[in-house]
Amino acid sequence: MRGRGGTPVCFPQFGMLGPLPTQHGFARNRGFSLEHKTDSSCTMSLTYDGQGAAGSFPHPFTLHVTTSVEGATITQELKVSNTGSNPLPFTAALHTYYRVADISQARVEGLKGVSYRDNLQQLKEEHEQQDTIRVEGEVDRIYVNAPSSIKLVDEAGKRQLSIEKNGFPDAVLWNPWIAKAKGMADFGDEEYKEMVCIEPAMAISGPVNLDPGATWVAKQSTTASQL
Ligand SMILES: O=P(O)(O)OC[C@H]1O[C@@H](O)[C@H](O)[C@@H](O)[C@@H]1O
Repeated sequence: MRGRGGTPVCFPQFGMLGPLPTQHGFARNRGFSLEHKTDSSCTMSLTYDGQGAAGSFPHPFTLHVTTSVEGATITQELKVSNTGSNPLPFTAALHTYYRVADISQARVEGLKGVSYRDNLQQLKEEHEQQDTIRVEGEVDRIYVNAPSSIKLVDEAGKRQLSIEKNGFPDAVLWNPWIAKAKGMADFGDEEYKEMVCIEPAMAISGPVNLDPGATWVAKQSTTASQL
């Protein structure tokens, strides 16, 4: 990916689900500070004072994002602290990009029977009918109250990723496909063939209204195995 990849943190807003005019909030465009690191983990933090360029969001907070690796499992935890004196309203996501060898030979499993909001149809409610989801065109869905386990099988890459989410009720499935890929300056025209985003989220199920002084924690663990 030219400029996309990894796990941008969508906060204090997922998509346009909140008061901000900016898609996915502003945390992903800010510099985080290194708080702590070990050989297998690191914690980055972002402190927002409720003012500045994002002054339309007058709610101070601190985020801690901890990433740790153990064997074939990577765990990413988002901790939100309300450092202000009023409730902190937010939606959020870990906007995780997964590389696959060939999207036409990849499948997503674990979402059958789950309701989703289709972002390509003004958030219309649909129900997932498929055991196995193949990405064969643009897809932009928010699965509401999705199960904690989702699987991404990369047949051509001969590997499988087992995603376990905890504390994030929703899960987003996104691939921009041909036209949107061409329209994104930081994404190669052909790169849609080699990626999919599966994003644990507090989206439709939100917002959270976090009490002053309180913290909220959610995480995902992704384990890779060979097929
Ligand atoms: O281009 P952005 O702001 O990084 O967003 C990418 C995509 O992110 C997904 O989470 C959204 O559901 C999509 O609607 C959006 O297009």
